[in-house]
Formats: sequence, C-alpha cells, structure tokens
Amino acid sequence: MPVPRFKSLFTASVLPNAQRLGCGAMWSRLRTILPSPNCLPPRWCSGFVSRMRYMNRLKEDDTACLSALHNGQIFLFHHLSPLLQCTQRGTLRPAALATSDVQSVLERLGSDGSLVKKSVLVSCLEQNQAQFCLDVGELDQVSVEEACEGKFLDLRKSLFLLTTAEAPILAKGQALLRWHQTSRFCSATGQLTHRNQAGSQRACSSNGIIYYPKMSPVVIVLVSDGRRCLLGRQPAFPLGMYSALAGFCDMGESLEEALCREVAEEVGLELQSITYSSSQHWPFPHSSLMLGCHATVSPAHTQLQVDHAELENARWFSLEEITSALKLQTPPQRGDSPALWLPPKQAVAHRLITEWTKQQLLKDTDQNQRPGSC
Ligand SMILES: NC(=O)C1=CN([C@@H]2O[C@H](COP(=O)(O)OP(=O)(O)OC[C@H]3O[C@@H](n4cnc5c(N)ncnc54)[C@H](O)[C@@H]3O)[C@@H](O)[C@H]2O)C=CC1
Ligand SMILES: [Mg+2]
Repeated sequence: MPVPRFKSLFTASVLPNAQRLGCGAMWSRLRTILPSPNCLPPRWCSGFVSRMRYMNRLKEDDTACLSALHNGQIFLFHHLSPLLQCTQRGTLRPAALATSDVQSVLERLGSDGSLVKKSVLVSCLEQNQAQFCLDVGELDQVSVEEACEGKFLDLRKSLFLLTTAEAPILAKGQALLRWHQTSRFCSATGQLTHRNQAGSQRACSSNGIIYYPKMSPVVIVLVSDGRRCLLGRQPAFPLGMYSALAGFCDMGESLEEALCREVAEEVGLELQSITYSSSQHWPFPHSSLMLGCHATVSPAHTQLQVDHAELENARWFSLEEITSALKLQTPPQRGDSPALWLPPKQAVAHRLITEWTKQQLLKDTDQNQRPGSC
C-alpha cells in the first residue's frame, strides 16, 4: 500500500521540534526513501531482466540492432513533434507503426530506404520486440500524416493529452533525436561524429572520442509548512498554473545542496528537512533528470521573499485549494476567474502534489480519530 508506506517514511523525516537548524544539523537528519512501488519500472513482471539485457546487447551490436529494427516498431516524429493517432474511444495514443509499414510509406513518398536506419532505440516490448523513434522532418508533414492516419503534435501538448504509458517513450525519443541533431560535430576536433545503430552514442570520426547523450540534473521540491504547500508560477506557464519549485543543479552540488540553494534563491526560505520521493526524465527545455523531493520549513518562518526575476509569483496554498484544483478537468480560459491549475499527471510535480495531499488528508483523519477530538 503506497500511501501508508509513504506516510510513515515521510513523517519519520519531519523534525520533531520546529526549530531552525543550521546546515550541519540538517544534513544529519536527511533521509532518503525508496519511491513508492508504483514509481518503479515494471521489473516484477516476467521477462524484465531478459528485455534489459537484450536492449543492452542492441546498444553494443550494430548488426543485431539493425535486425531488431527490421522486426520492430517505430514512433515517428516530424521536427521533433510525435505522430499521434485517435483511438476508437476518441482518445489519443502515440502511433507505434511496424517498421515494414514505415518503410513502405517512406518509399511511397519518394525517400530512399536509408532513412529508417536513422531510428534510435528507445524501448523493448515483451517477446523482445524493440521500439524505435525516427524523425522524418525531411518529408512533407501532411503527406506522412495522411499516409499514417495520424497528426504530428507538439510534444508539450502531447504530454498534456496522453494518458498512455507510452508518453515517457515519446519524451525519451524526442530527447535522443534532438541530441543527435545537435551533436553532429566533435567539440575537441570539429570533425563529424558518427552514431552507432542504436543511437546510444556518437564517436568522433577523427580521434574516436565517444560522446553519450547528455542530461541536466534538475531538483524539484514541494515545500510544506505542515499545513500548506508552496507553489510558484513562471511567466511562461499556462494561465493559472502553479507548480513545485524547480531548478538546475550547479556543477559540484549534491541534490540536497541544490534544493536548499534553489529554495533560498527563489523564495528566500531555509529548508528544515528533505525527503526524496521519485524522479522523472523531462525532455524540456533539452533533457533533464528531475529529482523530486518533499521538504519542510518551520511554521514560524514562512514569510516569502520572491525573486521576481525567476518567478512571476509564489504563494502558500491550503489543502482545500489543492484538493479543488486536483478535481479540475479543463484548464482555465482567458476571461475565467483565475483558478489554480496544476501541472499534468505525467509531471513529477503532479505526483509530489498528490502525495502531499494524501499525506495531509491522512494527518487530518488521524487527528480527528484521536480520543477527545470532536
Ligand atoms: N516535470 C515537472 O514536473 C516540472 C519540470 N520543470 C522543469 O524544470 C526545469 C528547471 O526549472 P527552472 O525553474 O526553469 O530552473 P532554474 O530555476 O534553474 O532557472 C532557469 C535558469 O537557470 C539557468 N540554467 C542553469 N543551468 C542550466 C541548464 N543546464 N540548462 C538550462 N538552463 C540552466 C538558465 O539561466 C535558466 O534560465 C524547467 O526547464 C522545467 O521544464 C519545472 C517544473 C515542473
Ligand atoms: Mg526555478
């Protein structure tokens, strides 16, 4: 049961006294917890080990990867926007097309057969059927859409709309495709680099230096004062949207140091305790590994000093405001009275907010059940 488990671990990390602590004392109280089971990859189902080892082999063996590509599936992109199809139930899903079908569409549209080889390996289904992503930006967008009965949609919009488990594959595929598009030259020699068949690395054609896809570590934290949680709003966010505070790690920083610095910089608060929740790959603006945490501040020190160069606004939200916002189905439109709109379900920020909400609701239930409470 993820909720009670989260609850016990979370409360274990909250400091018993609401006293302000220096960094030394705080570090000694930091705790790291495992993410709740539903955040773990599905490794309990049979075949996980064999699939992971198969994927690893495909990254090392170009011939095996090419053969896997011929028998695999491809998610198409057009200038980094994924191809989506409409299901019979009217929902959207990423178009996973058989490689042979993609090959015939490309040939019909006048492309030579070599384009398919530019696919990058992203995942593997049961029975070791490999999945790839391919950008067909050099072809006419509408012709590909018609031939594949789908639409290319901006990835950010796609992630808001998709509910399928394939959304992270699109995020990973886009990040990998973008990395290849922007890493064509060796930064040491200026010579062309060439990729392996899986697309998991590139090597300089002159001196053999190997480059791997880059990710930036980003910390994201939901700060609580025990009663309320703190959310911030950047000017570029959609109307009404507030999210957990986030920031890129500086070179040399630990997760905890980055969290404390970001919160101090953006809202002028000092953290008391930090609890790790879960992480997520996030393709924007380039490719980030989001490290999601909960943190507390002393209820006696909650006065915000918002850095308006970074945030348009930041404020404390009550449990009632958050539970109402979690129920909203459609985003506020211009002209509506400003309602709080939360990040999409696929975002780690959403997970942090729902975890905090469950935690607060359990706390309220516990308090109401205590002897003497009315
Ligand atoms: N998945 C989720 O739930 C959420 C994800 N995010 C992501 O977190 C990221 C970081 O949040 P911000 O508040 O924007 O970060 P931030 O508070 O560190 O500010 C961004 C600034 O940091 C600088 N910077 C330092 N290192 C950088 C790097 N490696 N790449 C790009 N800029 C760098 C740039 O000047 C940039 O303008 C955002 O790009 C956003 O996409 C943010 C909120 C929710
Ligand atoms: Mg920030």
